Amino acid sequence: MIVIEQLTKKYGTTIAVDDVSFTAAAGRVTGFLGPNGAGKSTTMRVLVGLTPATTGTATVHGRRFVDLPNPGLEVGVLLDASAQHAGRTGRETLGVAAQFMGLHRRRVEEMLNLVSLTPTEADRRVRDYSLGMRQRLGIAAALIGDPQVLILDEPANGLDPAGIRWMRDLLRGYADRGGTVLLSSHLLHEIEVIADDIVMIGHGRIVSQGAKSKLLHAAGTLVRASDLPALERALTAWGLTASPSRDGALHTDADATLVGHVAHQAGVALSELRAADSAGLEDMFLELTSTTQREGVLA
Ligand SMILES: Nc1ncnc2c1ncn2[C@@H]1O[C@H](COP(=O)(O)OP(=O)(O)OP(=O)(O)O)[C@@H](O)[C@H]1O
Repeated sequence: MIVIEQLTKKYGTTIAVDDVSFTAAAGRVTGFLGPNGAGKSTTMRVLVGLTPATTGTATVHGRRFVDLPNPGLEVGVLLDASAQHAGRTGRETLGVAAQFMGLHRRRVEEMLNLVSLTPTEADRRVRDYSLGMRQRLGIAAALIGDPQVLILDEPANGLDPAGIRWMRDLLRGYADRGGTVLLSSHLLHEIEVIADDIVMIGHGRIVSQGAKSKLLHAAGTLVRASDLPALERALTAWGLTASPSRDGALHTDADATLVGHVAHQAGVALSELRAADSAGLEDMFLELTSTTQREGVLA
């Protein structure tokens, strides 16, 4: 389990991370979602001891990363796939990691198989790897010590659609076996398909967090009708929210049954009625993050 408590990180006058608290639980994939510059990487860097916190704490299984005697056996980390030693081959990279952690050499071959790097690719120097191959190698290095916790910063960067599907299945299986996964992304869709829990961050502050299913539920209902303005008035009169969505439908916080009832009472025929699902989550993401971004710019 990862616990971040009241974490703040300042660089001079820039507040990169502002009083952030959340947990990533065992057996679940926690998606850390936010636009560029929101503070995801900084939070992760503090978590793995690469940057000191200004205030607050970040722990893995109750301990700070720097206090773990052999961290690679407990926490797998992939922060920047391009930071690997360019002059080493993929096999050498994993060999060094295995040696460092006191692991048997066969783990190298197991990991190469796991991430589908062929023998020829494994003997190529990392400088000649594509970004996708570097991500695979980085995931192999993160997993080589068979840790119970994985921390991955934008792991899908550079992966093609098949690679993204592969990584999703890998992380799903890992969490289903009881592992803790914290992964960041600035792409909602990526997080939406893989995460059980979502932590949204904007301008260094948490703007929303919770189980994905709850956040999706909170996304409300989309409805189209013969007379949308009349339905909007009726919903508002019931004390419900109702606002035009980007694609010309009406978005409301009421559930589908209630919308049907209100429409019936108002004599409005419905032509579409469905959970707002990802579109609603996207609206929420854009709205929440743009608000905090704007506040940041004005501050
Ligand atoms: N070493 C540093 N010195 C000064 N400012 C920094 C430093 N590292 C990060 N920042 C600032 O902190 C803020 C958060 O950056 P961070 O890299 O954590 O965001 P992010 O959410 O990971 O973004 P991205 O999706 O672009 O990677 C940004 O305003 C960034 O410019």
